[in-house]
Order: sequence, then C-alpha cells, then structure tokens
Amino acid sequence: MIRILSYNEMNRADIFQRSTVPTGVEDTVSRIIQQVKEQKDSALLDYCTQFDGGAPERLEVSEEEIRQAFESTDPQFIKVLKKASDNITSFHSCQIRNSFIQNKSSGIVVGQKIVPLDRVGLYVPGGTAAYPSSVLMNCIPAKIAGVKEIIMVTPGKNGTVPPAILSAAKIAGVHRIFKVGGAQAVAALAYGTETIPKVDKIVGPGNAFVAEAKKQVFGSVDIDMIAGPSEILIIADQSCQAGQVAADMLSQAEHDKMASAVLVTDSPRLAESVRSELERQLSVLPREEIARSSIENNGKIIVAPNLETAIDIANEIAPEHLELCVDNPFDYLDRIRHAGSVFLGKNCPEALGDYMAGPNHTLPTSGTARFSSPLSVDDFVKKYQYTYYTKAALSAAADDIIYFAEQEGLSAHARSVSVRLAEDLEDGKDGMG
Ligand SMILES: NC(=O)c1ccc[n+]([C@@H]2O[C@H](COP(=O)([O-])OP(=O)(O)OC[C@H]3O[C@@H](n4cnc5c(N)ncnc54)[C@H](O)[C@@H]3O)[C@@H](O)[C@H]2O)c1
Ligand SMILES: N[C@H](CO)Cc1c[nH]c[nH+]1
Ligand SMILES: [Zn+2]
Repeated sequence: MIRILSYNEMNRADIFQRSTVPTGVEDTVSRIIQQVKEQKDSALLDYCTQFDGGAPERLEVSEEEIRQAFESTDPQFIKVLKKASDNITSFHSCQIRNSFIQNKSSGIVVGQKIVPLDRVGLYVPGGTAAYPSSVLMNCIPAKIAGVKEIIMVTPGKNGTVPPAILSAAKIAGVHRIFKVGGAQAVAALAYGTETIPKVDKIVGPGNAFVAEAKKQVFGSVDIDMIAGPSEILIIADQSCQAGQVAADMLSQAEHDKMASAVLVTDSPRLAESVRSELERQLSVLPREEIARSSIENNGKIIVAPNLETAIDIANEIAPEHLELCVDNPFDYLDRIRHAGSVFLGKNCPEALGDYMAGPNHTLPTSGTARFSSPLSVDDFVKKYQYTYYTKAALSAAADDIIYFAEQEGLSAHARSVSVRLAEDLEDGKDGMG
C-alpha cells in the first residue's frame, strides 16, 4: 500500500528520497561494456540470447523486414502514428536555431554557424513494452536538425522487432536499425562493432541498465541526458477526482518497477481517496505486478499545508513529468523551476504528452531536470564560430590585444599581432576588402 506522509521537517528526508539504482547495476554495465569493446558482434549476439530470448540471424533489420512490417501494421495505427508525427514535427520545427553573422563596421565580421551532427544513435526501449512513440520522439528532432545518418537500436524479442516499431521508424525516417538493446547496444553505438557503426551522440530513454550505460560511455560519445525509469509528480487540489489522479499515477507506474509516482495535495481527504483508488485500479491492471511494485516501493502521497508548499516540493524533486491539477494552472506556471514537462489543468493527463500533443517525451529523470532539458532539435546540432578582421581593424585592436597578452605573460601571443602590423599587407588583397 502507498505511504501517506505529512509535510513537516521531521520527515523531510523521507519526502525527498527517491528510488535509487539497484546495487550491482554499475558493475554489471561496466562488465557488459568491456565485453562489447573486446568481442564486438559476438558479445552482442550472446547478450541477445541471455536477455532477449534469442539471437537474431542478422543484427541489422533488412529493407524487406521493414516493408513486411509496414504492410502488416493495422492501417488505423499507421494513421495515428502519422497524426502524432505531424504534431511532433510541428512543435519541434519551432526549435530550429539560426546561424548568425555580425557585420560590424570597420572591417570586422564575426558569426556562429549551426551544423547538424553527422551520425547519431537512437535508443528505443523494448524490454517489457514496445515504444513506437519513442521512435517518433527520438527521430523527428534529429531529422529536423538535418542529421546525416540516424541509427536506431532496440531489443529484438527472440530475434525480431515488433512491426509497429519498424513502421514508426519508416514514418520517422530512421536510416538503419539494429536488433540489440540494453547496455550492450549503448556500448556498440559508442565504440562500434563489425556491423554497428560508432556514432557521435546517443539519445533516448531506457531502463536503469541503459541509463547507466549512457553515463559510462559519456566522453567517448556525447549523450542527451539521463532518461531512466519514468516519473510523475501530481499536484492536486481538493476539487480533483481521486479516480483521475490515481489513473495518472498508474500510467507512469506501469512502465517499470523502478518508475515513481508521487501525489502532493493540500487535501488529506483527497490523499485517502487516492490511496483507495490506487488499490482498486491496480487490481484490474494487466501490468499490475510492475505497477504495484513501483507504487509500493517508490510511490508516495504527500500532504502539504498549501499549494505554494506543494510547488516548492515539486521544484525540489525536479520530476520528469509534473501535472498541475488545480484551478487556474497558468497562475502557477512561472513558479515552476525544475521539471521535464508540465501538464496544465485537470483535462491534461500525462499520456497526452507521451503520444500526441507534440512536445517530446524523452525527458530528464532522477532529479536531472535541475540542469537538463527535454530532448529537442538542439541535441542534434552543434555550433562553431568564426572571425574575420581586415588589417586596419587588426591595427585598431592591436594595442589592447598586445597589452592583454602581456598581462598574461604570453609574449608569443602579442608578437602574432605585432608581426602583422609590420608586414606590408594591403587591405582588400584577401577578397574581403
Ligand atoms: N524517460 C523517458 O523519456 C522514458 C520514455 C519511455 C520509456 N522510459 C523508460 O524506459 C524503460 C524501458 O525499460 P524496458 O526494460 O522495458 O526496456 P529497455 O529496452 O530499456 O531495457 C531492456 C534491456 O535491458 C537489459 N536488461 C534487462 N535486465 C538486465 C539485467 N539483469 N542485466 C543486464 N541487462 C539487463 C536487456 O539487455 C534488455 O534488452 C522504463 O524504465 C521506462 O520507464 C523512459
Ligand atoms: N512516459 C514515458 C516517458 O517517461 C513515455 C511513454 C511512451 N509510451 C508511453 N509512455
Ligand atoms: Zn508513459
């Protein structure tokens, strides 16, 4: 049964404590990464047998498999995938950043170029559930950014990938797909194997093994964020319906035994009714075992003295998803500082964001929303900057640069400027005037 805690200084630590990575995950993951570095494809095939029910004949999904999958997917589902894809595309298109150039007067040009990454790896989870929605969420921003090559990895159950995943990949425009999941897939993307090319950046959510693997390979490749087991924190006032609040909590608890669902309310009565509703709804959930374990181990209901304190608690926890189930939710929006994605009002279940609304569902978890952002087009580009000076412009800046370099004791820096002023270079000879 879920715990109800009242907010006071005595149980502060209990309120802010969250589910932690089970012991052993770190070591297991570092062993897996080492194996993949040394044995490459052969290690991947062994892990497919160990964790995913069997090794595929080939690690890469063929064009023919994708074609057949698309044909066997219910046309109604293809329509829904396309609708979701349109909404995600529309939202993420607003994230495009532009290069800029500053043409300063007197022969100075500075600027910044935005360039897409060459090759990225998308992790699409597939252990206890298949996530075609995550294919769209990961791939569409990469497409919009203009990434040249998009590689996807996902666990193949008994050597095959669910048709809905392949159909979503076709709709979103993934270039190559490999049937491997877990820490071993992350290692393959980070270091490369005989069949899986090394990528520049790995993005996407996954379970604790996947999140830990991304942490461990960071530095050899870039990663988007730590997007581990799902989390929801709901702030609900006394007018909320307990059945709706409980349903929203369970929508995230059913993802993973390590997922966490928290309710913060100013109403002790709502707290009690949500507790009963959770029990009632859990008993009829097909994924009851996973959801119950999440609710009993990581779930909690916190009774706060008022909604202002509820918001402070939410900011402290920095949840992946935050639902503001209150009247006039926009009144509170500016006070939210740390959350991955915020759902405003009583008609806005978090599942809207998982599938249809358009904002991304790959979001920072484990409190990393304090410093990380949702997956976006920004994750798939990088910048470089450039500078151009004419000789006259350099002459005008020379004294300051030479003085600055002397202050740092770096005379070669100073000389690289003075030596140019001594040379007989005429403005305009380099084509920029
Ligand atoms: N934060 C987000 O944006 C977001 C979005 C969607 C899903 N999720 C989360 O993604 C996760 C999906 O988890 P999943 O398990 O269904 O799929 P998954 O693909 O993340 O993990 C499955 C893989 O885990 C590995 N694994 C399982 N047990 C292992 C063990 N004992 N030792 C080593 N490796 C092991 C296996 O390689 C397996 O292929 C959930 O936690 C869900 O909450 C998060
Ligand atoms: N809620 C998950 C992110 O934590 C995303 C998802 C995909 N499908 C259903 N839910
Ligand atoms: Zn979800």
